[in-house]
Amino acid sequence: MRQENVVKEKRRLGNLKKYFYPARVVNLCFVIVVVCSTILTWREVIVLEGAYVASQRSMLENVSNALDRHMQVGVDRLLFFRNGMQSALQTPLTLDVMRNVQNGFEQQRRLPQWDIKLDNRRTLPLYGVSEFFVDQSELLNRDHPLLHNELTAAMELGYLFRLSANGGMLPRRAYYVSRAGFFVATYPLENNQQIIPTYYHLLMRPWFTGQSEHENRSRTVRWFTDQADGGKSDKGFVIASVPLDYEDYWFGVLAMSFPVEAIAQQLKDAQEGQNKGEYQLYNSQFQLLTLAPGVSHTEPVFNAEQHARLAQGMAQDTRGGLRFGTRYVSWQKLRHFDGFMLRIQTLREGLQGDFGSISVALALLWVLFTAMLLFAWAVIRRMVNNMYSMQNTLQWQAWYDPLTRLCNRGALFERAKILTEEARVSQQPFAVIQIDLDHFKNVNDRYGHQAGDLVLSHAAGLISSTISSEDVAGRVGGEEFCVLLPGSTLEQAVRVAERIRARIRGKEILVHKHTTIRISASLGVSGALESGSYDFETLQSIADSRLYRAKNSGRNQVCSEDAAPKPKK
Ligand SMILES: Nc1nc2c(ncn2[C@@H]2O[C@H](COP(=O)(O)OP(=O)(O)OP(=O)(O)O)[C@@H](O)[C@H]2O)c(=O)[nH]1
Repeated sequence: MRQENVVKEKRRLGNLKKYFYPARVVNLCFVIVVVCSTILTWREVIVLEGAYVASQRSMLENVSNALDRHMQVGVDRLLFFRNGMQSALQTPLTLDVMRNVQNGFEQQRRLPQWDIKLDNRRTLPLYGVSEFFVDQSELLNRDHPLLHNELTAAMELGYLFRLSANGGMLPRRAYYVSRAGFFVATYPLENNQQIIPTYYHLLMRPWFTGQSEHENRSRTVRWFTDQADGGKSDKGFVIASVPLDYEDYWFGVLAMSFPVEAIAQQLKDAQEGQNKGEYQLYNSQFQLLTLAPGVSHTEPVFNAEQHARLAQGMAQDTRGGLRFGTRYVSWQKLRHFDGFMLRIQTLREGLQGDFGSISVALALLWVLFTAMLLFAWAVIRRMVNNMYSMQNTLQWQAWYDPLTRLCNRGALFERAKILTEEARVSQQPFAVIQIDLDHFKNVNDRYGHQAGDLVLSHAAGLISSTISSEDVAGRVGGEEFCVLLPGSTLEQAVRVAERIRARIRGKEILVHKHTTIRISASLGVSGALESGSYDFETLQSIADSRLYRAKNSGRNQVCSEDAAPKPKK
């Protein structure tokens, strides 16, 4: 049983050896190292990318917040003016000057166009249109009982506008446009001929029409973009407007317009403070409002597919980022303006920053490491291959006879032990053939030692080409051979021995240029079943004694029994 386990263990080790071929192990180790280093580098790249995205967003957030603060100031002022007008509607100033305003209006209200100017250095003029004009539009109405209060409130607003404009606290344009056919604006008209077209123009603006009770149910500040002054992205206005309501009646609209050029300048300032990248402002319909001055795009900033992806991203999230080829685009929705800020950074710009240099260094390190690893792999593999082939040669030399290329005596005995044990365990037949060349000394003596070697190698070749792949042949002495035949009975082994004998006898061997010789061999055969022993040394000794019987009986014959064999011709 113990022997059986030893045999199994040897086989298992043999199979494992096949898988752990040294070159394969070296390859595997290097592949593992390359994969691990690549995974680690990749992880670093992912961490870096995360940090890069965070930095892009943080830069965008700073600029957006600054713009938002700017917008918030505008909204606060607008609400302050509205509250002021509502107070004035409720409790108008009872000054003579205000009564003059009301009287002036009553005198002129039917004129096609009119103005009421007080001290232009302290307040702004009121510009108005005729009763007839007002009657033409359903949007307009001059019949509200608080009309006079509205007029004086507008005059007070003109005072506040003037005050704020002088203090630099107002954008270039601010308006109050009344539904009663008049307006106040922070910019003066060149002449009265402009009153009707200007009023009409203001009435048509989306920031006015969009403040009706129907359009703006929440009655809060709304943001609009207006390209009316130019039509180019850097010439329009961003406008905040709020309706003036009092006692559930919509009197008119207060508005402030911020020229996008001013916003663009802000973007440019932000851009200069940070590392490379471009800022853009879009409205809620994803129309480009402005770029930083000095930036120009000959082609559209985004193609249709990129545009659609960005629009989708913006609809889903108030902030985010997308990579388009070599550009990274991050966006953030503004809190006080119905639009988005975009930051675009190209790969080249990114590489010039800190993250770029770290990424380049990381990539170079990885390339260097991998190149060194490949070099080490080539050297080690070569060394291992050399060592392995040297080891194989030594191993082969330890197990095989170099002249005949058959197993040497030691190896044959080792194999014999294993094979006889396997045969014993499985109770299979097992046979041994002992072979000795006849009068070999004469060959050496007549034709020389080299010719003798040649004959030995020919005889070995004939033996190994006659036996099956299961059988094992070995050189056990000078001109003596032994064949192990696992699974063969004595009769089968005798047939094999007979074939060997016949082939050796039949072969004409060229020993010199013009000299050929024929040799013969005597063979003794033994079988495990017949002799009742699986012990190799016993079987070999029986075969050996039968071989000598064959020799003594005239050579060139096979002997498989202990009685004297018949001679062959
Ligand atoms: N050329 C050569 N000769 C060898 C080698 N090994 C042994 N011999 C020779 O083989 C011969 C063996 O001779 P013997 O044992 O007398 O037997 P024999 O001449 O074959 O005669 P029988 O066996 O009785 O037929 C010796 O002369 C050895 O020198 C070898 O490797 N090469």
